[in-house]
Amino acid sequence: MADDFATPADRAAFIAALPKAELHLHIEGSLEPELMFELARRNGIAIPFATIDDVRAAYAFSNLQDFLDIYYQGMGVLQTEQDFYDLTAAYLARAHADGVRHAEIFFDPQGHTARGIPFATVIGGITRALDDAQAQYDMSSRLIMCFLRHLSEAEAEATLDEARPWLDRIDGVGLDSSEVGHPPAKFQRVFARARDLGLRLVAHAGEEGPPEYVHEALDLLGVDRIDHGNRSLEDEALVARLADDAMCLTVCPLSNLKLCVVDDMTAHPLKTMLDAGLLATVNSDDPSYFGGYVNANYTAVADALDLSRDELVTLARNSFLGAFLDDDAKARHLAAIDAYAA
Ligand SMILES: Nc1ncnc2[nH]cnc12
Ligand SMILES: [Zn+2]
Repeated sequence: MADDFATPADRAAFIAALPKAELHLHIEGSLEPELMFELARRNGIAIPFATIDDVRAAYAFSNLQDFLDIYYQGMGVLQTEQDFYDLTAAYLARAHADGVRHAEIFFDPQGHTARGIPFATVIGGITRALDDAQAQYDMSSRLIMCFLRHLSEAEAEATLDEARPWLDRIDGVGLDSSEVGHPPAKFQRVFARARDLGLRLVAHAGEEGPPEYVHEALDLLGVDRIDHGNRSLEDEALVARLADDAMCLTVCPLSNLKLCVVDDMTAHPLKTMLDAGLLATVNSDDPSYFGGYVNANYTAVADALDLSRDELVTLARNSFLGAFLDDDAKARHLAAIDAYAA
């Protein structure tokens, strides 16, 4: 046990009240089984589970695709603007309780428009909840629209067209879903268009895919952040580049464990990333499916790797340094962390 904490409970308490930002959260991945049942009932939709325990028992994954199959099925209960509001409000309440002061949230519009749900229904419910969290909790947020990489670039282009009336509420675009076989290069043109529209750019890379996909995300898409990025560590020159550029990695420890990206939390690369000078952050990815919100992610990885107080403070500071916030807002949040840690 690091000298800074007498017990794991002391470390968990320090984490709990540490001001932090969450930068990698799929809102559809925060759909708790209880809300899934409630929405299925409300909308008259059949789901292939009899009980909440059945749902949780189904959340045993061998890889990313295992998870994605059940994730796309789960989001089928989301039908109305109120459903998207309730989903987002529930996440924001949990995040607020975890000391999250700023949240950058992914959504997957193609997972909904393909089912006949209008884009306006999806974004209307999400943004209404974001506005309420700003008013109720003083929690700021950014919204990042992801393209599903197993679909074509033409479909991503059509989604960007559909988003045009909402660009005042969308801060960036991302790239998610099945990574291997769908390299960043496939989306070069649509990312260039998004950049021309003034959007920030992120992409999942190096979760299951090779370091070359991280290179492509940087060189061909020009991303501002890398989501996951674990496999960057296989490429020494890439690590040096990411460190030199202070490129933020949005790392998701419980996700990595549940999707078998790591065999055991004690083998998680987060400490190696910090030791290499990388701007690594801790995030929950799909908390309902992976067993915990952001504080559970900090606690699990901190216990497994015996992270010190300074390392935890660095992770929280990195979350604001990597956020799409202006310099004044970053400075205010960093000062709050320093005051807490003093
Ligand atoms: N961890 C993840 N990787 C890729 N796509 C996702 N969509 C939701 N969660 C994801
Ligand atoms: Zn993700």
